[in-house]
Amino acid sequence: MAPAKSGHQVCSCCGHSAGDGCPHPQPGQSHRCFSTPQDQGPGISSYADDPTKAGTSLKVCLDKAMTVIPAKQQKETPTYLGATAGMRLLREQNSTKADQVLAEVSKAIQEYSVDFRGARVLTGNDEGSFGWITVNYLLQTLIKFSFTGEWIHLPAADTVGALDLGGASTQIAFFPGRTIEDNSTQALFKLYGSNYSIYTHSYLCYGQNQVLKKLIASLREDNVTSISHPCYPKGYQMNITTASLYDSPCIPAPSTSAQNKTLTVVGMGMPAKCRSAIQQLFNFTACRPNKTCGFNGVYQPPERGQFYAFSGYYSVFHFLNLTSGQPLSTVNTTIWDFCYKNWKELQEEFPGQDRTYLRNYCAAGFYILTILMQGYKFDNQTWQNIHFRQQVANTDVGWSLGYMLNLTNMIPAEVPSKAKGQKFVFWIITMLIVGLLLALVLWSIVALTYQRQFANYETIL
Ligand SMILES: Nc1ncnc2c1ncn2[C@@H]1O[C@H](COP(=O)(O)OP(=O)(O)OP(=O)(O)O)[C@@H](O)[C@H]1O
Repeated sequence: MAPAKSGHQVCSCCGHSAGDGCPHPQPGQSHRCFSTPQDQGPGISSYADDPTKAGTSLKVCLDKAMTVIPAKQQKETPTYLGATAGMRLLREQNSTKADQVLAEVSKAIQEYSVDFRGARVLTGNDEGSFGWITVNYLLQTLIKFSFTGEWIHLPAADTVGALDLGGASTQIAFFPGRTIEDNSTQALFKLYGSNYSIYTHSYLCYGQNQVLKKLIASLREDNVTSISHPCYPKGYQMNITTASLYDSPCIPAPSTSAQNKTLTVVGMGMPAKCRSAIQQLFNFTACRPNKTCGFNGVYQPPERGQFYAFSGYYSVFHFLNLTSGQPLSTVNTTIWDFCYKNWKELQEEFPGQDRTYLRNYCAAGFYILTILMQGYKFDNQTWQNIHFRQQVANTDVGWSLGYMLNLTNMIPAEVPSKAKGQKFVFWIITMLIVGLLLALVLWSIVALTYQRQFANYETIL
């Protein structure tokens, strides 16, 4: 990712210059507008069929965003559009279509009275790095304001790692505290005067939606139109066309499936089989000699420190009531028990729940366990270092806030030497306290002297 630029930029939170005491713009100033199709089925490919749809659905969320921004500030509100893995996949598949989608959304934004500063597709490493910046910015683990009115740096080792599970890709980013042996997984940036060397990797096609499709494709047997799905609940059945199953570069179509067919997927509710089918989607053994790896042969230094897991990680674990630091054994049994429930039971127990999510939670739960434990190599002990969160400091965690902070230079590259305003307040308060103490001492002396004189006068009388 591009390093934060140094210099003297205006910091929009308070009107001070960024190098001079405005290092923490108010969190919550970024508004993330989702424009991914929510049906989890065709995903971004439905925009590829008709790019104008992207503009239309963006307008729905922009309308919402405009209700949050005060009318007076709309014109000067910096507005960026960042696209992630869904668009990376579409670009891989058809770059012209991807450009058309970007053009449509840019056109849609320009109809609004905001300061639109461009649309772009983020790289996987950008997505991971911006998530890391967001979470550490919100937790204030980069610098803190000391009692004496100075901004002090916190050790990079105090920063937390970021785990983001999207629909099409998933990211890991953390400060490894050692040399990063593969440059393609390193993000270097300068924040508040400190240099950070962060490990980050984005696994394309390992986002929740793509993995769950990959799972269905892996369960399909040649020339059979029925698929037994061990992760779907017993009693659940659905039809899916081969065209929609193989609509992304993540799931290559077998050479035999030339024409579009309808497949019937039948739920089995078999947790042991489900877990093992999910494990088959990874390669845990490929790794270069003398290197440590995540999965699929991707270099990864050993994970270190605390981690915040958000987006899909949080959504799934929140539904399963597993976001309160439950031990690994509880997590395992909860997912296992959930997978045994049949479709009728599930619908009765969770009547208002979206049916697609409900059907997926068993597979998603095992997927999360597999990627964290066998993929990223967390173990029984380090499991406790993972915090499943949607928000920090009342603000949603994700790449978008970090992206906005970076593009608007709201995190200065140089540390604010002195927070003049705050330091002035600190000295005023100190002087007031000293003054009050002096007054108290003086008053005590005067009172004592008078008391003695009065006592002497009484004795003489
Ligand atoms: N209530 C929920 N229950 C379960 N899963 C959910 C819920 N809400 C969202 N998700 C899933 O969480 C995942 C993350 O969604 P998000 O919008 O962050 O991803 P994205 O922007 O599509 O990611 P990518 O970077 O892969 O493009 C998606 O797979 C989405 O379907």
